[in-house]
Amino acid sequence: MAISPAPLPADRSSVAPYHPATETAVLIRNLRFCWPGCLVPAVNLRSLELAAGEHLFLHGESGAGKTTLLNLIGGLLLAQAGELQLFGQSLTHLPTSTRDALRADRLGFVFQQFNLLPYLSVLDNVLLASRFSASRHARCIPTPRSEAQRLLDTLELPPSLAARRACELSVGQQQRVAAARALLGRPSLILADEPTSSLDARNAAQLFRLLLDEAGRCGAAVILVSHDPGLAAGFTHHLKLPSA
Ligand SMILES: Nc1ncnc2c1ncn2[C@@H]1O[C@H](COP(=O)(O)OP(=O)(O)OP(=O)(O)O)[C@@H](O)[C@H]1O
Repeated sequence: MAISPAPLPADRSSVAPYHPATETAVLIRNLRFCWPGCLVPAVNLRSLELAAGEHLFLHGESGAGKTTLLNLIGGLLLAQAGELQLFGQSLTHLPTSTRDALRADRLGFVFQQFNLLPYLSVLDNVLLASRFSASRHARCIPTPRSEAQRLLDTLELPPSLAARRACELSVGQQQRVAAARALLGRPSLILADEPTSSLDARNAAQLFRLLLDEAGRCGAAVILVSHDPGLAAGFTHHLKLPSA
């Protein structure tokens, strides 16, 4: 991670090839986002640079803009000013369809509210990540189903739960399913918004370790939001957003 200015590559209009060892995963310059009707920006970030495979702990008080920043980085929101690049591509200038394709191919999200489809099975929820992206599907070796099962196993979800509907799981179990879905198909960037908030300290530390181990295994960069200072020690990079 660096905060020194760097020259910006030219915009491209399609998803670029994947060069995991050399890429800058996230590059931000003077990013500013205001919610409609608000005069005070929810995000006002001068500079951030995260290289491929680096892990960033993002913290700050409630309302500091952590979730908003993750949604900007994930291309779910667009900033009014500044530059935000993912893997050398300027999100601001990409057509919506290309932005959506980039997100499906290369990003794994663990949302604060999990965003599981309640009436789909656990396994089908995890497989969703491979259904919207051919390259993500192809990176599941040998098959998406076996890879989904491996991830659920790694995240210590009992195999007997794979066929259950997501809405029949405990909140902590749903959190593990959301993590497995984010990791399926070797994403190059994982955005995790308080992924362990519903767990007790022991289970939080365990899920957190498994998530980072697995991200390391596929070389993914990680940005994790948490209020838990005990988790920060596992990260080499830290960013505290100031209160608005
Ligand atoms: N959908 C929205 N519409 C308008 N304002 C919003 C919306 N979502 C968030 N905000 C505002 O943006 C600011 C930042 O919110 P955000 O959720 O990003 O903070 P946070 O740091 O993630 O907080 P927390 O730690 O409580 O989850 C807050 O002032 C919040 O009220």
